[in-house]
Amino acid sequence: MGLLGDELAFARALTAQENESVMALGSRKRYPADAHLLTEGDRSSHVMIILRGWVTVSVATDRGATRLILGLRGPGELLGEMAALDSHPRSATVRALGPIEAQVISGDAFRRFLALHPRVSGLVIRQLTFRLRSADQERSALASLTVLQRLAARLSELSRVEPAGPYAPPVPGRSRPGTVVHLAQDELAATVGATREAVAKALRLLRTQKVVRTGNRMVEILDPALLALLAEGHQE
Ligand SMILES: Nc1ncnc2c1ncn2[C@@H]1O[C@@H]2COP(=O)(O)O[C@H]2[C@H]1O
Repeated sequence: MGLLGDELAFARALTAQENESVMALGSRKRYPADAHLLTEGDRSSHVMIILRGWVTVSVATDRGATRLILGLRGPGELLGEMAALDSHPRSATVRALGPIEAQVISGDAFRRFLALHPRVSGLVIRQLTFRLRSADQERSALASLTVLQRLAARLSELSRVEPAGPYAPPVPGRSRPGTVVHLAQDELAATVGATREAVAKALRLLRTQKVVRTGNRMVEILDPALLALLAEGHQE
């Protein structure tokens, strides 16, 4: 299962020439941490390419009482393509995890560009199919894995995110001991589709087994190897 986007983020898959032409369609904007870049239900159709920083993509559930985090998107990734392509209201809210720099392009300009550049349209289709695959995997994980397994898998995944640097891809392979995931318990719960209480219980178990250490809005991974085993359901 995965919250992270395609390892080959949109902008990284463009040729130098395509990249230059796409970027020239819009203008660079900066957003502070916590800013809402896009809001679920809004009627706007611009797209954004993240140049620096990470965002969460989430939807309101339970009549707005809780949120479910659908994805984390980082440098090089394209956002807002769904409303730009189908003219429906925004499917989700995109919130800045830290300061963000993004290239903002009008929906019209983006659609015209795709019509003239079939290879780039192919990249957008590839991104959408990748996301559908991940959504299918998430559904199957929700149906078949325990909260502990889902949390262990999520922490393994998130600990591979390198929040610094422009266009930084997730680090492949297993995280190093001491890597820190900067999310609060309720945010973690929102990424695994479980209650805060269930996640707190699973974290307690991980703490007693010295797999993680927790603090204010952070989980430090002490034993990535055991975390990976727990994610596969080897031990409880
Ligand atoms: N499951 C998901 N994973 C990652 N990003 C998503 C997901 N669902 C929606 N998004 C992004 O969030 C954006 C919200 O606005 P749009 O619907 O225009 O386009 C959406 C996508 O770019």
